[in-house]
Amino acid sequence: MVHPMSKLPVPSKLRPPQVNVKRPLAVDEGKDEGAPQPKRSKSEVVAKPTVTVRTNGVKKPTASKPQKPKVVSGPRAVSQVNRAAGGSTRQAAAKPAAAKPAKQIVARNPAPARSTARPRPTNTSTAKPGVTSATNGPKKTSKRPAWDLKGRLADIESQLEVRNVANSQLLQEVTAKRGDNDVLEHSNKQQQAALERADSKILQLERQVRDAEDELASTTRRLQRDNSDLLQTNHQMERQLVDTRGDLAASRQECSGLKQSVAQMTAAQAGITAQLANTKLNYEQSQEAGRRYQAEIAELKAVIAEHQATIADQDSQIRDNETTRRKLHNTIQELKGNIRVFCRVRPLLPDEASSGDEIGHINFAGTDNKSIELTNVDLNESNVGTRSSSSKKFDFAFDRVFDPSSTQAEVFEEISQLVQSALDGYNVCVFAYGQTGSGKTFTMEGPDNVEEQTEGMIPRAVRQIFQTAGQLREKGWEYTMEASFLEIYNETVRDLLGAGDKKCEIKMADAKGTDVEVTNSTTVTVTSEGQVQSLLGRATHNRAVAATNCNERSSRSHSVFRLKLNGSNALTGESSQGTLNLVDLAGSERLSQSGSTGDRLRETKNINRSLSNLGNVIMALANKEHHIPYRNSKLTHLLQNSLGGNSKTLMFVNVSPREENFQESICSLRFATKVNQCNIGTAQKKVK
Ligand SMILES: Nc1ncnc2c1ncn2[C@@H]1O[C@H](COP(=O)(O)OP(=O)(O)OP(=O)(O)O)[C@@H](O)[C@H]1O
Repeated sequence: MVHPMSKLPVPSKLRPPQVNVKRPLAVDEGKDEGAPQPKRSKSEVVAKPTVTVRTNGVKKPTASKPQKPKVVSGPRAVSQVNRAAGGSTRQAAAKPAAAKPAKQIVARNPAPARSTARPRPTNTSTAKPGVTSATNGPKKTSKRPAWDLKGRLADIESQLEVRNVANSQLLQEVTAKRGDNDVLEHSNKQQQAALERADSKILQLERQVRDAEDELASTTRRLQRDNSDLLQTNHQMERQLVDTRGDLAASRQECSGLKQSVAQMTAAQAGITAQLANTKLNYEQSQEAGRRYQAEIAELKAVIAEHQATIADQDSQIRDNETTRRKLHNTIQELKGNIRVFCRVRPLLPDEASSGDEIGHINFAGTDNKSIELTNVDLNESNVGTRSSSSKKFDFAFDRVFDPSSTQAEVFEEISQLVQSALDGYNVCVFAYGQTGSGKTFTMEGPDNVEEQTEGMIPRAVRQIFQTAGQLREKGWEYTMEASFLEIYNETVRDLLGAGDKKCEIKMADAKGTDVEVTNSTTVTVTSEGQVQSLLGRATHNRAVAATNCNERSSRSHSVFRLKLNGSNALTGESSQGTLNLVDLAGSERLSQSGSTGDRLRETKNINRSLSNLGNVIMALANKEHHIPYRNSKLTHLLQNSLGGNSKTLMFVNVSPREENFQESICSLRFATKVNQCNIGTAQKKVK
């Protein structure tokens, strides 16, 4: 335990002139403020001060440790008494005593004085008279004998007197000490105030330390974050470095390749430079040649101009030639006759051939393709199916005979001149005449499953008309075409392009009687071959077909496809009006052979009547009779302007190859021969 007095400052009276009290914090002042310091208790802080007493410039540390009480005796005790009394001697003797004030206090303890308080001889010059004796005391003599009671009493009394004096001195000294104590308390208060200020300062410093610690922690965290960021950046940079090194390696490789390419290109450039020089040379030569060509072009232009003038003249000549051609063409047609007859024998059908039929009775005699010879079969029972010397031959001659091997194209080639005449402004009429199943529809239209090679005369004629019209456009000709398709069944006219539900009447189109028209019939302006083919399909569908026992697809009506061709030439001012009639007649059958009864018999009669009247009209025309019986049948009435007069007529007589049809074939060929022998006049072109 710290002695209370040790905390107290030394009284000013006892202190030398300079006393430095080290502040408690002075210990820490030299230390690093940043380093954490253990917090000291106030007692520790207070206990630290070291009181340094400077005496004559010598620094003597004053122990803060409590001093053990020492017994003061002898002259030192006397000097202390004197100092307490404030005598001059005290000042002189005070100096050595001032260094050890504790001894003065301890001196109050009488107990240890027993052994040490033996009076010692003192300086008599400083002792008071009364005291001197006491302090000095009786001289120590030898020990009084036990019996010397008086002497011993005197010694005791003397000692008592000394003690009393000492006690009074001590009392004075206590009084003085109390004054010192007040001073010390004042000093203590100052020290307390200083201590409080120091505490306040400590708190402030502690706050500063905490703030500094907080700032340090914040700074540390920031630095750690910065460090982390730097590490990350460093990693990125390292990766980038790796990538960059890779890129660098690739670039080096590429650079190496480029160098190689540059070397190659340099070599190539040298070649190109040489080529360029060569090209320049060529260019200069070409320029020179170009100048020559320019001159030649100028000359050629002049020649072309001359040629163009020549071509214009030639075009004019061509148009004149076209006009001449038309005249010559139609002159030839006229010379050939305005009615011509072609005979055509169809081949045996597959089922006919398989049943053993042969075409032995027909002979295509001669090499001119104009003759046909039929040999009659000997029907004597003994010679059935054989030919004998009694067999009868029938020879016929026509404008052309087509045997069974003839193709549709070969047949059309012969009639294409007539089609051209229709474009030139003539009325043309092509008939197909023959018994049922002889090949009329095949010749005019083609078979049911028609193909390009088997197309009949109607589709081929239409194609030629559009092709020729296109070619004539270059020569100034423009055509408009109107198509109609009619059927005559049981002497009734029916429109095959319409619904067919209205009654059609044949009338003269004008008072002059140059043309006929059919009421309630459909007329379609056609501009293309495909459009016409479509109309033909529609008509075929609408056409009345009735089965008879003569032919599985027997047509019991006449069909008339009519194409009106109106042409005009703006260059020559010419115009033309022609009509192409393509007629598929109903099958000619003898009533005895047809086996028809009832309605079919009536059909057959009407058919034969109209065909007979056709022959009559042709005969009347040939005989130049005044009256031509056109109106005796619908057929001749409808074809009035296409038969005779300015028209050109072609008749196909179709013949069956079957021997059993021998008689019908002979009838047909005889009818055709009559027609062929007619001269129905000179055809006239209808030109406005
Ligand atoms: N030249 C030919 N080549 C091949 N087959 C033909 C030829 N002529 C006609 N035929 C075929 O003979 C059959 C009868 O011909 P088609 O129908 O043309 O006779 P048709 O005289 O018109 O008969 P109908 O008067 O009854 O209408 C048909 O199957 C037809 O395809």
